[in-house]
Amino acid sequence: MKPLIFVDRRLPSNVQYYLEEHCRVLTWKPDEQREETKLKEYLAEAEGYFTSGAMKVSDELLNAAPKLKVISTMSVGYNHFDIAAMRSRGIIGTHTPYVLDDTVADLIMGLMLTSARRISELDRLIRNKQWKGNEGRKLFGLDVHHRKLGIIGMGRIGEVVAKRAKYGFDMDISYYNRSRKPQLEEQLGLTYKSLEQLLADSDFVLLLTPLTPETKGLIGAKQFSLMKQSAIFINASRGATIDEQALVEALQNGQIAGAGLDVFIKEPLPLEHPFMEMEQVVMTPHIGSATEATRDDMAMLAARNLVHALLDLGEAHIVPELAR
Ligand SMILES: NC(=O)C1=CN([C@@H]2O[C@H](COP(=O)(O)OP(=O)(O)OC[C@H]3O[C@@H](n4cnc5c(N)ncnc54)[C@H](OP(=O)(O)O)[C@@H]3O)[C@@H](O)[C@H]2O)C=CC1
Ligand SMILES: O=CC(=O)O
Repeated sequence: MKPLIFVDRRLPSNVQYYLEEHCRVLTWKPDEQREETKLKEYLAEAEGYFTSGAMKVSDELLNAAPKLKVISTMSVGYNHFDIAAMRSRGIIGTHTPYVLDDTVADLIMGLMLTSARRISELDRLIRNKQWKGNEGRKLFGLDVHHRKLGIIGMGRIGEVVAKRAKYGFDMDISYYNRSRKPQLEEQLGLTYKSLEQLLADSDFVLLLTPLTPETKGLIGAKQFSLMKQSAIFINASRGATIDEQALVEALQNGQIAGAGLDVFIKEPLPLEHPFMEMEQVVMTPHIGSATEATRDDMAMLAARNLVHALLDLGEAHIVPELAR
């Protein structure tokens, strides 16, 4: 008999069809409350779980899912996995690297340009009927081309951003990473720096590490205080890799000039959050990989990962901490 799986999101029809070819597929009913108690009921008999990452895969959730063998997340980040709980039960975890790199890198360049050239703020100015004539320097921004970009977390996406920054904008790029990348340094002319040196030197600081116990709160008050007053900070990793309150204060005190943020500690961002009132903050609602083509590719890759790992039909992108 085909294995039973639970899918927590609507999928493109070709992906749904592929899954149904290999599995019996359960999913939320229309208008059903998507809450943990209900999820536990669905997972009680399931051997596979296709998740968009909206709910944490906790030890408690896994207690309610005794037959689970594979969890496939439709994301490259997997900080919602309780790795120890999955490992102790022998559950395989898969994710979707590579297919989204270019799309996320495009958004990051967009955040850099929008912050530096104040595109959202100036768009609001026009819509608010405040464009009166030649406003002069009041509306000026900062250049991106030829400036110094510091990338924290030089992995798959970091490399693709570095290529855009080098070949598109002729930027001077440095990076800080867990491990050195000598080949990439040579290929793209990158300079490796300590975190402190990178923060002190860069016009744009881009944070792109995964969220792990080591990177939680990696950028806080001390790190913002090392940055240039003219610097722009971009976060596309996860909200909790920074101390958000420290960023609010660094912006309010003029310690740094601006921020471009795609990720937040609490998503959706609470309506009363100070960022809401800050003109120098550009925000997008965690949509780094959100184009139709890339999301469709991610859905198919996540489906393949699930089927391959569950039925031993071929390769799957198992998350490094759970790879045998
Ligand atoms: N905003 C969005 O929509 C999206 C956000 N993301 C986020 O971006 C992250 C990165 O994705 P991707 O580039 O594919 O991942 P990779 O694993 O390829 O790259 C992550 C990099 O971070 C480095 N790193 C890990 N821990 C540390 C540390 N403690 N100190 C310094 N460097 C560290 C790794 O070093 P090493 O080379 O030694 O392993 C690696 O080079 C994802 O985990 C996710 O959180 C991803 C996609 C979309
Ligand atoms: O944040 C998105 C991801 O794929 O990770």
